[in-house]
Amino acid sequence: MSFTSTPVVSLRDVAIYQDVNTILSSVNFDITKGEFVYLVGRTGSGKSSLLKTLYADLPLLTGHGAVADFKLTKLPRRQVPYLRRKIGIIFQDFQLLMDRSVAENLTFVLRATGWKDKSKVKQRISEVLMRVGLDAAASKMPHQLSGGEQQRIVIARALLNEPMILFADEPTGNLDPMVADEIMSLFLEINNSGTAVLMATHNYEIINRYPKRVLKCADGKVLDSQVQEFTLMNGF
Ligand SMILES: Nc1ncnc2c1ncn2[C@@H]1O[C@H](COP(=O)(O)OP(=O)(O)OP(=O)(O)O)[C@@H](O)[C@H]1O
Repeated sequence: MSFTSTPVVSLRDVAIYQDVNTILSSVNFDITKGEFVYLVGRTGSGKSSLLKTLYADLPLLTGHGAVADFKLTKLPRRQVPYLRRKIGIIFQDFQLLMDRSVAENLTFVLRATGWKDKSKVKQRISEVLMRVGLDAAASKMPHQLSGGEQQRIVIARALLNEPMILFADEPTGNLDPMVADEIMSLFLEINNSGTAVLMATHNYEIINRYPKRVLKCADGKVLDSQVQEFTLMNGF
């Protein structure tokens, strides 16, 4: 019997582009099921571009890549929604629909991903809100919530379809340090229950407090703390 399982993310000799510009090249790494990985690098080093390629917002044109059992190379557009159901995406700017309640924001995503049964929708919403500690917030409007609470709703939204991995692009960037720490604890809790996390961050304090594997974008390459030592100083 084999105990090895397919990685959630696997990149081989991948290049990442923005238009005609090569942002990163010779990218090779795997992320295994349930792993927590930081993604660091100076502003403009390619973190967001890498994440966008992983969630198929940018096409994978060079090399081989797979995420949640979907091959990214030549991924047909119609497959993208199916890939997105297996992953959760969390941005720094919350991207909640501000004119809809929390429950309506979450219902919107469930409907868009094929949930039809009203009682199941209601139950799933209450489960994810409970998970992020905001079970009383369903009927609130986003503007009635603090920044940290809004970020929790975004995390709840990302959890709706029980993703294999969360891609988070600076999820604590706009939050004050104490709230950022609470959000980080929530990510760790989610990770402990089996969801892999790839988190882009500039938050050196958080990395120090919760040391994990680090991928670093630098000079057009991705360094991997599992493969080589590198410094996290100098603005990453
Ligand atoms: N939509 C775009 N079109 C063209 N070039 C882009 C686009 N988005 C980003 N770039 C360029 O790609 C490079 C990498 O940017 P990217 O946003 O991936 O970096 P980052 O490491 O995420 O930066 P930050 O920490 O500031 O978010 C930069 O040179 C940037 O100017």
